[in-house]
Amino acid sequence: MTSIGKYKIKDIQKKNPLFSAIRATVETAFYANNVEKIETVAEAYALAKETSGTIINDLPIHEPEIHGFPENSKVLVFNDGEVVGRTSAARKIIGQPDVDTAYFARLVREAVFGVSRRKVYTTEVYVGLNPEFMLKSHLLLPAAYANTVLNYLLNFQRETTEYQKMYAESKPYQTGDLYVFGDPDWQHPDYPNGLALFDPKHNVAVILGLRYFGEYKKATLTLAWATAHDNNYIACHGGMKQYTLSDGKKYTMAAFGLSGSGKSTITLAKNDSKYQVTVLHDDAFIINHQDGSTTALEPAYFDKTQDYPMMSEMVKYFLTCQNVGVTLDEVGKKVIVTEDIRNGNGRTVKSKLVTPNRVDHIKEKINAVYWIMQDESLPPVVKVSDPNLASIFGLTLATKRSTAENIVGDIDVNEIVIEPFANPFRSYALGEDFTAFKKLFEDKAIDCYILNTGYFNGAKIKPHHTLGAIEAIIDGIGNFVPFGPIEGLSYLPIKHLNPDFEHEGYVASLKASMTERLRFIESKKLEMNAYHALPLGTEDAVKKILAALG
Ligand SMILES: Nc1ncnc2c1ncn2[C@@H]1O[C@H](COP(=O)(O)OP(=O)(O)O)[C@@H](O)[C@H]1O
Ligand SMILES: C=C(OP(=O)(O)O)C(=O)O
Repeated sequence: MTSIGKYKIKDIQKKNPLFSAIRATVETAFYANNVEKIETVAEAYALAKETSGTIINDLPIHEPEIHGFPENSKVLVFNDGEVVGRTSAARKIIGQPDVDTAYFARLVREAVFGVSRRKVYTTEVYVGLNPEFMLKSHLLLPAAYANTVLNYLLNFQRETTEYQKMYAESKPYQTGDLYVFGDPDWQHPDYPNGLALFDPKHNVAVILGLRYFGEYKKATLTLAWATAHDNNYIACHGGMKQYTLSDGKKYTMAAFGLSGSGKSTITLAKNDSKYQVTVLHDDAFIINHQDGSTTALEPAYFDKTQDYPMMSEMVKYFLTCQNVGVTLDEVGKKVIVTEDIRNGNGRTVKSKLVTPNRVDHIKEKINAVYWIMQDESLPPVVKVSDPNLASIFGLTLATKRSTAENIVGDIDVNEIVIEPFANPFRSYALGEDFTAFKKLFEDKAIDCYILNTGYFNGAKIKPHHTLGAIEAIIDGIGNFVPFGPIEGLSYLPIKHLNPDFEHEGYVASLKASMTERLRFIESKKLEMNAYHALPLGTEDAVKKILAALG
């Protein structure tokens, strides 16, 4: 019975904390007579095929019946227009300082009215793939966006008999079902870049003026992660996989990175290693604080198509595509043009069949956390031995924006940004995540590494460097040496990619990057009435590194 979708009559009252103005407005829209409910992938596929603007490719869906597609189904392409990534700047979170709930409640009422004369589709899915954590989520979109509804049913868990049974027997949570309302055609002079509004305490998201499927996926995860956080889980924007070593022991690793920084590349890499590799997911999971186990939230992979030309063996696993080109092959069949030739951040909803050893839950606690950064002052792999520093480097994860994001305003995409725990989807105070990760490192004795997947010494750190280094660590042949004078840090020497502490310029760049981290922590005391303020010890730890650097 997991999240709450139905109420006893006596519980339908103002005092019930599950209700709010925005939730009542959004849920009500799902019952209007302009709504058609899409129950299955087959229905969504049939409607998406008929939707204006859809391109029906000649690429067949591999094992269509496993995903609920009719026989002979083809990969559908639907492209978004100018914006092909997620718009972080559009996010507003009810409950945070300076977010006026009454104002947004009015705005949502108008947005809901705005779809009332158009036909809309709704659908339902499960978020969370283990009886320990499953929530129900409801999506509403105008009929012109049937492709997004199809993507939602494929990306999250559709209601098969097996999952209905699992859900019925799953752990109950005192939280309402998730409701996600979208109107990509919405326009408002005050929100030229759209609005992604969250009422996380009432499990509602309202996505307006935004077409990119990642908005709907990440909005749903935002709510699920917040619920997980409130129920003693750690919310993780990362990939996780498990190796079975020659002696039968397991090595479970999680790689946390901002959108487009390498989570999927690291997690889903076709592995020629001697070990058997099991994949949990490449984007989203939650860790149980109590026993250290991990649960995946989605079955499929919403991945970039940048690395997959038509010849790639990955193409076989594409279920749908977004923001890619289409052309004709030599016999005149419609096929896709990937590798971001058309535009940045081409995407596919990729079948979980791409990972034959896929699991949805890992009982064993993780052995290592890898923070994916793009901080040019750090060599390809740095080991962090101290649990406090491990959480501080997660807190001050320094990375770069990628084409997965729609950058609004005068922001240089090459500029380093600090994105704590690589999670821009947090809807609660940052200090809570810091404490959660710190406790995880302390209690569960987890190793921590930083992976720089960007540039070092002016040279690009390539996927083979990163993947090779991870293999070396697993094989136990990674010979780490002290990272200059910094206590608690060491690095893995890699030809042409080693730091030179004798070089003044290098030390200066490292100091600059640590100073950025210190500034970030200090700034949290001043912004948003100190909503995201961090414990004093965090500043002191970075100051100690700076002092060591002289
Ligand atoms: N060292 C590296 N490690 C991982 N990915 C890298 C590296 N260097 C370049 N890349 C490229 O960066 C992109 C990362 O995309 P992806 O793995 O889909 O990111 P995410 O899953 O975090 O959104 C891929 O195109 C990958 O080939
Ligand atoms: C889909 C997204 O994320 P990722 O690149 O992490 O898959 C996104 O943030 O829009």
